[in-house]
Amino acid sequence: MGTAGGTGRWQPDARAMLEAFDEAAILIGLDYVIVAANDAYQRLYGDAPIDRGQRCFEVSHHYNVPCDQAGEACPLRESLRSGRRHRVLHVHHGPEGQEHVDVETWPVPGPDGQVQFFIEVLRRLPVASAQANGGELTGRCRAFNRMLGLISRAAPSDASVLLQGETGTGKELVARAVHQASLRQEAPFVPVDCSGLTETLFESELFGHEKGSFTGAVSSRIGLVEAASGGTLFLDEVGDIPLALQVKLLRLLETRSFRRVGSVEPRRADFRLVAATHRDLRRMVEQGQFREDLYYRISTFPIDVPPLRARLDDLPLLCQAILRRLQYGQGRYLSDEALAELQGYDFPGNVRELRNVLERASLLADGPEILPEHLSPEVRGRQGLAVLPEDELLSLEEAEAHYLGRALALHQGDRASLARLLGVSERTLYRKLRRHGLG
Ligand SMILES: Nc1ncnc2c1ncn2[C@@H]1O[C@H](COP(=O)(O)OP(=O)(O)OP(=O)(O)O)[C@@H](O)[C@H]1O
Repeated sequence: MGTAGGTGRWQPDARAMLEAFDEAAILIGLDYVIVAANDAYQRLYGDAPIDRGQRCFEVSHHYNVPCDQAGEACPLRESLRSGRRHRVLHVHHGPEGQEHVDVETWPVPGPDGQVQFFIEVLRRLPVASAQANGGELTGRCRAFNRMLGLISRAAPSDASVLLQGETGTGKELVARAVHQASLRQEAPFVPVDCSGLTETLFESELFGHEKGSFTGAVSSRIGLVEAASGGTLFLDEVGDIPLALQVKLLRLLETRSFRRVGSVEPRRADFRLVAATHRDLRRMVEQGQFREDLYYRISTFPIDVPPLRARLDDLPLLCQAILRRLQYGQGRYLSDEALAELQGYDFPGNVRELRNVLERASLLADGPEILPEHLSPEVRGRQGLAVLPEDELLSLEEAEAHYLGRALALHQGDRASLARLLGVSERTLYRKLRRHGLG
């Protein structure tokens, strides 16, 4: 245990306060200096920061100004302002490089009632990676960290989590992260693809069956619900479950019990539910395609998984991480020009599409450097139309309209610079835009 340094000032009983936490915890002064740490902290980070009187932002971020002056949320400042505890997800320098940490701060008032210190509790989140050589769920931009903060809050509870996001955004990885960060991490994680479940399959797949309960049931088999016992059941594409089956799922969730097909014996279901969908379930409820009662059951804790275009700051890191994992990607890197092309693309297929683009590029590149010419035509915008198959050829007029629409969407600068890029005068550009109803 480091001791609170300084003289004359009021000193709280740091040891008693900090040892109340199982997680790493430190005591920080109003000047950001770390004055004490508990054993859990010292086991992880050593005692150098306390002995040297270092400030929290120097140790955790290698900044020389407080976080809020470096463009990040500072939980100490928030706690000071509100007088309450405050929680935020940060990327810190840890013993194994950069890592996600859930940071929680409490203001500690002195005898006069004024805040004099803060307790900061640090919970590492090894279920995601802030660097390219870590686990599969990679990211560190604002939108990603916001999502991770929600995962960290929801995971330890048994609340049903609903993951909402476009296809290919990594919903299954996020579901696994919720499981890994939960108290059920040692028990199984069982994914179920609901889009493939027909009415006849639903009950026997989920609940299992007894021998002889239907033609072909030559032996008894446990279902996925039983397989997930003690762990997490992940219902992927939950919006694809037909209405007739939704009531069966609701019954399972409400009674927490089920019967194997061909058996009268009720069994207890013990799982934590994580569901995912790329559909707008609320709309489906309004349109009568999804049961409202089931919607409320599964969406206790909704988490939005951001599309790739909302986390373009993560693109270089994601590319590095994905290339490392691809058979032909290792040792390869993107040229600045290729990265710029990717940054201008909107990735309707999200991270899965990025992965495919990089896989193809790795096969096409002869050397270690991936160049724009190795990227697929869709990504490269300008070349996109040149490779259309013959039966999809557009008239020149249509092609021009299509291309101009795309150029407008992608171009960051003003019209004058766009005209220069397209090799026409500004007047011509305006004329064309008007003609195609774009200007
Ligand atoms: N943050 C991420 N870091 C690294 N790889 C990712 C990330 N997100 C997704 N991927 C990769 O993208 C691919 C798609 O991920 P996943 O299958 O989890 O998406 P999904 O949202 O469940 O898709 P769908 O809705 O189509 O089922 C996988 O190869 C996954 O490894």
